[in-house]
Amino acid sequence: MLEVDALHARYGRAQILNGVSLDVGENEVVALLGRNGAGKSTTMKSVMGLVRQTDGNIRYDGQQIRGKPSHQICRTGIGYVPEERRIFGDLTVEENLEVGRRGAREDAPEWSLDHLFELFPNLAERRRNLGKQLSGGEQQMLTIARTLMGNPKLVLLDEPSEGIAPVIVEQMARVIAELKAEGLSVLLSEQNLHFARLVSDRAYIIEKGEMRWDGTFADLDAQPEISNSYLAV
Ligand SMILES: Nc1ncnc2c1ncn2[C@@H]1O[C@H](COP(=O)(O)OP(=O)(O)OP(=O)(O)O)[C@@H](O)[C@H]1O
Repeated sequence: MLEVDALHARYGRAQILNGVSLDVGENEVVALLGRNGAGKSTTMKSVMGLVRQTDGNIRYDGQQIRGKPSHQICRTGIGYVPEERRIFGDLTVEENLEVGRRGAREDAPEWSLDHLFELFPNLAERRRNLGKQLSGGEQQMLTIARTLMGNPKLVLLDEPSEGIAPVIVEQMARVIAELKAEGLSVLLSEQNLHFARLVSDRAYIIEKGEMRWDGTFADLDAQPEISNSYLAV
């Protein structure tokens, strides 16, 4: 459903991506692995139209989306959860969620507040708390929940396990499994191989803006030199 082909991207004069290709199929969870600075976030931002200087093709459901403005890309059914948590600190959890509400889509599940609170019981307990009163992990969950209020079909999660407590990491893994069970597709970027393995069907490895490897985690285990070369251990 998402096909990225020979993507090049730069910030000003700095060339960051040099021909990145990947695809995410219907109802798949795919990990984009790589060290700090490898180009994972830039790949996601390029898909979302947040990096404007790009080349190559980005197709979603067969339609070219490269070059389209971000709001139009969101409307096609792609939800994006950036690395930095963008919640509204002075709004309650419920109000934060309402901000993300968009119309229903034919091809994706529609999320109600009650359904989201089943998926995120911590947020249910804190529904009347202000965003700024939540822990980092809860804010991360709230950002994901708010994105789901847009009823996406594909969700891009930029380093969902980063900087959150181990117990919340487990909850995050459960949430991603639930998204798949609901029929969504997920592309997640990760440095944490353990977490990626828990939740993903297969993986790509990016380094210095180029795709170096792709396959299943069983393939990766059979080639330890790949993780040693391209991933933090
Ligand atoms: N706004 C920017 N302007 C210039 N260079 C940037 C900008 N954002 C990122 N870069 C550079 O682009 C490269 C890729 O960064 P990117 O954030 O995509 O990596 P990443 O794999 O997501 O790693 P991280 O986990 O650190 O986010 C890095 O060398 C980074 O310094």
